[in-house]
Amino acid sequence: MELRVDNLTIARGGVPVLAGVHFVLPAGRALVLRGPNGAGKTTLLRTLAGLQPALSGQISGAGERIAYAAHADGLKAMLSVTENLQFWAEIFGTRETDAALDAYALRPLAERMAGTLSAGQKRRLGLARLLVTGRPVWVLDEPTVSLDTAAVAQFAAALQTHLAAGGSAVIATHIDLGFKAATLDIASFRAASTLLAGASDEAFL
Ligand SMILES: Nc1ncnc2c1ncn2[C@@H]1O[C@H](COP(=O)(O)OP(=O)(O)OP(=O)(O)O)[C@@H](O)[C@H]1O
Repeated sequence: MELRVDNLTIARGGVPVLAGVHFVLPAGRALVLRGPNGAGKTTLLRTLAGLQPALSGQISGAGERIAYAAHADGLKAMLSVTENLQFWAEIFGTRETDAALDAYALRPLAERMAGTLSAGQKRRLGLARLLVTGRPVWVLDEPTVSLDTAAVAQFAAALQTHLAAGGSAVIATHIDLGFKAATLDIASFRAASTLLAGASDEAFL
């Protein structure tokens, strides 16, 4: 099943940021969102993930099919790495955590409390979480932030395995992930009025 976005208008702080966004993402493919700081990548990803409503337009093939990984890793600081993965496996109704531990070389850290991990280690655990969701559409906001070269390669490998298994991914990133993917320059969908002076969605600050 494809993810389809038609004529989407989205806002931050009630002010339109992007208008007329459209794309189709087939199973097995990744789409990389490009655009300068503040262009609206995070806002688009949050909308795809159902965290905020669009002002208008349609999204199909999202909902329960989405696994979202944002800047905040959403880790349970007082649970170990293994317990975090088990927690999410239970939430998403899956069982398998071994593959997630292995994909991001987390076994040496398996018993460590998540709150004691370094920034890059936390990010690896946050990305490993995607593997226990069992969800086909990954929506990823700057997934490689804090990752070293080896961990970026782990992420690229996990992503390619996901795509080969029929999954898909929408990814906002400023770096080259090292493999071929379609790109969407969201600057071309800039809304006419993006003057955000004074606007805020304080609920998300
Ligand atoms: N909580 C908020 N309230 C109001 N406006 C916001 C809020 N968060 C972001 N914005 C504004 O919305 C616009 C889009 O921001 P967004 O975070 O989607 O951009 P981005 O493309 O992800 O940027 P970056 O590359 O810097 O992460 C920007 O002008 C930003 O200043």
